[in-house]
Amino acid sequence: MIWSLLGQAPVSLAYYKSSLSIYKTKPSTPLNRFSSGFPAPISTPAIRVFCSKSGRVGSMASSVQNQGSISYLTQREAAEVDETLMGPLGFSVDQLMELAGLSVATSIAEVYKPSEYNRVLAICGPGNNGGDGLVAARHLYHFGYKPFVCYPKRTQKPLYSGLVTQLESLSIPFLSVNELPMDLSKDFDILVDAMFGFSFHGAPRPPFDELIQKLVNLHNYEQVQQKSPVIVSVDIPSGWHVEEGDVGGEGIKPDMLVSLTAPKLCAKKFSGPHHFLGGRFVPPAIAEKYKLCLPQYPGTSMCVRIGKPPQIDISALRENYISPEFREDQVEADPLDLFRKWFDDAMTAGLKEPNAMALSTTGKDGKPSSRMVLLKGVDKGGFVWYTNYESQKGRELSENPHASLLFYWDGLNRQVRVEGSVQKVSEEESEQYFHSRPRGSQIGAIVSKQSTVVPGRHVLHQQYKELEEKYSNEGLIPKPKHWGGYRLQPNRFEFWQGQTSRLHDRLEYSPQEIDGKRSSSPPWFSQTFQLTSIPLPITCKKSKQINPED
Ligand SMILES: NC(=O)C1=CN([C@@H]2O[C@H](COP(=O)(O)OP(=O)(O)OC[C@H]3O[C@@H](n4cnc5c(N)ncnc54)[C@H](OP(=O)(O)O)[C@@H]3O)[C@@H](O)[C@H]2O)[C@@H](O)CC1
Ligand SMILES: Cc1cc2nc3c(=O)[nH]c(=O)nc-3n(C[C@H](O)[C@H](O)[C@H](O)COP(=O)(O)O)c2cc1C
Ligand SMILES: Cc1ncc(COP(=O)(O)O)c(C=O)c1O
Ligand SMILES: [K+]
Repeated sequence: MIWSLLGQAPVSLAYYKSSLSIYKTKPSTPLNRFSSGFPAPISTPAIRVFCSKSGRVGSMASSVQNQGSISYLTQREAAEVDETLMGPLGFSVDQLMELAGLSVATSIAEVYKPSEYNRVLAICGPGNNGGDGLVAARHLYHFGYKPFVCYPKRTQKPLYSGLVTQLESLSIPFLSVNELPMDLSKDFDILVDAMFGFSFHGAPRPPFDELIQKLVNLHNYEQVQQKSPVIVSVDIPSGWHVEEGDVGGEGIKPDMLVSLTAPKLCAKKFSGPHHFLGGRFVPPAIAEKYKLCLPQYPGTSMCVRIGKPPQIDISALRENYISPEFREDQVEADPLDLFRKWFDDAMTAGLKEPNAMALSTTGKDGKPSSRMVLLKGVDKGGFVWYTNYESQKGRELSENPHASLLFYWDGLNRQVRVEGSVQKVSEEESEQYFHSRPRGSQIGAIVSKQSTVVPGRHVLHQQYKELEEKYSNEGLIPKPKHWGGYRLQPNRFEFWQGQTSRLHDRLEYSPQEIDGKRSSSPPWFSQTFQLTSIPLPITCKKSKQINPED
């Protein structure tokens, strides 16, 4: 199929026409554009790199290496950055280690879910790299993993004995080298290599030589091995030369490397699938001084993926949902109460925009279309959202006033479907809501001829600017006639709670039939909804619950 391309402008929902040359120079279908443009998993944001303003010229310029705009440090530079952080910049080693260990744990959690990779062995060395491993083990415990620790050369400093006490208080087992099984593959899902960091030199001495060999023997990610645990190296794959990498080619081949502060030169030789950066504490002064180019961390995350994105086998992407059972006898009589309860759960879980819902409509041609909108109110009258009445959805709703809403609350493994008939809300209600919005959004609603093609972004920006000036005096911005709300009055609900092996819980509410007639008098919510087929007072059915592919 040949596709023509319409770009979507950022400020409003109008479109702009892109030039045909863009299309010609990138002869791709939307599908392969998607897969080449967004190759990383959903949790992985695009990498944005920030650099010190002055570029890479300076005292360290000769040795700070750059690959794909990211700086790599030599061993000496790594130690110097460490000293600067803990000297003039006022950090304590405890602080940095805590943040480093947390970064390691969050990186692991991004890739290896505790439901599949639960048993973690942290092998900790005598220095700060080992300390990072101890901290990571504690955080992993709190994230739902089952950690074990092998810490054969303990350091007697209070920081380390404190970390050990903290782990012991969580009943995390400490295993001596002798207690480790010959074959680590049967007992662990993740092996955290926290033996040596950037101060490693020479050849590994006992007992670490033996421990490193255990990891080498066990695992080679290039060989497809069933049931082999993954190796996560902290900062440096232990045994590798800090700058040259795995010189003899016989060292550890980690699946994941979590570089700390900035990757060291050896990280260039890392060819495993997951390279992360942690240590979100580098102040601009350090970045400037050492001419560091580092990626930005997304949102509030303690880690960011760097390096080449992993090759994804889309067909292998799946989650096994593990949730509390959702039973007929636990539900509310009124589906609206259950919706509110689940909505509160989504809020409490800190999910982003739990009010985002997919709205599906069909016009008279019967062809469905879906898009996200924001729920702006829910009560006995129904579910309310606001939009442009002249948009595609507006046109379709005028032709066919029935729609479906879909909420998906990732993290809670929950989905809610709501179907019903749709009406515009009153002008007064729309007015009231319109004026509660930020002024920028009010102007945006005037500017945006939603779902129409516009000549370019500049047109929208120009109109926006003009209106911004026009309404700069804080006066009322008039609501355009074509903008307002819709209310969907439900006639069907389905609450879905994901469960293991695809045997999900699905409960459906539909209006009760009274004397063989479906009650249709609004408001629906004064009626008893029935969960089809189980007797009074509420009747329930788990629809299609046991179809494994639902
Ligand atoms: N800002 C930062 O940069 C931050 C850094 N952080 C972390 O600190 C790490 C660097 O820590 P570090 O300096 O303590 O060094 P590290 O490599 O853990 O161990 C040194 C120990 O290993 C020993 N040892 C050395 N070679 C050996 C051999 N061949 N065989 C056997 N033993 C050997 C050496 O003994 P020695 O040879 O000196 O007698 C010493 O006891 C860094 O990579 C990162 O993980 C974060 O926590 C916070 C932010
Ligand atoms: C999370 C999210 C929330 C959105 N909320 C709204 C909204 O409340 N109202 C709206 O008109 N468009 C909203 N949009 C934009 C719509 O998805 C859509 O692009 C736009 O309304 C045009 O749709 P149409 O051409 O199918 O009518 C939202 C988009 C996203 C991703
Ligand atoms: C075009 C459009 N209209 C309306 C909304 C809802 O915005 P608000 O929360 O300001 O009403 C959104 C939200 O993304 C939107 O993109
Ligand atoms: K390491």
